[in-house]
Amino acid sequence: MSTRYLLRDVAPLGGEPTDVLLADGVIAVIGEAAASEAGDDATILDCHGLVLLPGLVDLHTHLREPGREDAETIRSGTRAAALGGFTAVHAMANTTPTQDTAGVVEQVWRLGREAGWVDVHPVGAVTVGLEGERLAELGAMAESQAQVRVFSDDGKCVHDPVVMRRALEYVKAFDGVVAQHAQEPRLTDGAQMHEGVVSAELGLAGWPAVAEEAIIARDVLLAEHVGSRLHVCHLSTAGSVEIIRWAKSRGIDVTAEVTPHHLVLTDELARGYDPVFKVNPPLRTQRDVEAVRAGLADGTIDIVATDHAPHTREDKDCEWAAAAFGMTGLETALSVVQETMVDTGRMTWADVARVMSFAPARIGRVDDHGRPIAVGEPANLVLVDPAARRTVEPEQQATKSVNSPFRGRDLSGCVIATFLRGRATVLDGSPCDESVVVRG
Ligand SMILES: NC(=O)N[C@@H](CC(=O)O)C(=O)O
Ligand SMILES: [Zn+2]
Ligand SMILES: [Zn+2]
Repeated sequence: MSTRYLLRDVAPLGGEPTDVLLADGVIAVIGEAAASEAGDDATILDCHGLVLLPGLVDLHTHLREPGREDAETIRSGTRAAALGGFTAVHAMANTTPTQDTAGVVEQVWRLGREAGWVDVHPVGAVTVGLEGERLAELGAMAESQAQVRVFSDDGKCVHDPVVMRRALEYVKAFDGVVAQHAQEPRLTDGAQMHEGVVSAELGLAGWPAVAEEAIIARDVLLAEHVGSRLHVCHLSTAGSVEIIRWAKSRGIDVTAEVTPHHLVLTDELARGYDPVFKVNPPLRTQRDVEAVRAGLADGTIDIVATDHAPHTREDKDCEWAAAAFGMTGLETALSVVQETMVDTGRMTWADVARVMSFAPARIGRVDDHGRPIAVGEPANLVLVDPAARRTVEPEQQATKSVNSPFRGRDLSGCVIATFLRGRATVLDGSPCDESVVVRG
């Protein structure tokens, strides 16, 4: 028997407070009748001051399984996702073995189901082994149980324009999308951080903005030419925002994501040579930060995606040049978006629902997430306390890795509860390990 939850005095999308009853996996009643229809066995949550959002959907998560279970497993990464308010994540393809066959994506999909924390949608590789040469079996992955719709060689760029063109053409058959890691490899050979004043001062090899912008410009034109849809991963420069704005004004079917870290952190942080700030694409300048915030606020950038990239201490606690690229993000993403976009008055909670749930679900063609908060809809939801504050302690997080760039920072906003089809995966800010295990 499934538990019923009565959310009293909750603010859907930050609007007028009301009562919401979750029963049988769906939103059963909204409004005054919720209390009377709850029955005696419902768990009552006093939600005064809390915001109710559709469960967050991450289009870009690295779960590391199979292959690097020392950094993250599907179980640990999805538990972290639930704590961050997510009900669905897209698991990136740069695993070992690569997620480039129906067999591997089905394995990831199945392990996600068994873990039970969020729905795991595997991303399929565009090319075999992410090598950029031969197309992977895109059709077989799309038709597999995992029903892959998002394809990406993330970590590597599909740099050969002919291969990119073929991929864009191919995925049209099953309404898929190519998510490009936009990085011209020849312009970033050996690059360590953003190319600019700071890299020159530190003597670290620079990664010019044009390496990202050149690929985005090429790809929006390719997408227009073949009439396909394109998604741009973790866009990071002011120029990239301009190109996407131009492409959209031309009617090109392109979408773009920004990470929480690119909304707030800059290349100045490299001055301490702490590799926790080493990431791909690199942290840029304050001007770029302003531009991506403006682009997110005006809809040029469609979504926020975490690019949660856990790495072991061995791979991160070394000198800058030897360290791996990437930072964790699932458990801090919503707070960073609140601080940079909501607390600054640039976005409403309804906008947050758009960029972290509705739009990513649509881009990934995930039908049962990113739904409106309405009677009869699946109860994939997150309850947020915007007034709460907490200090980020990576050792206390659910992710197996501690490479959070927000260590020691005081962040606003806390996830109080997460519901996956009406079942609480998080309650009182803590993971519901029993409910997940019982479900098996
Ligand atoms: N973002 C990163 O810095 N690293 C990612 C790969 C990627 O997203 O490019 C990883 O897999 O570690
Ligand atoms: Zn990437
Ligand atoms: Zn990534």
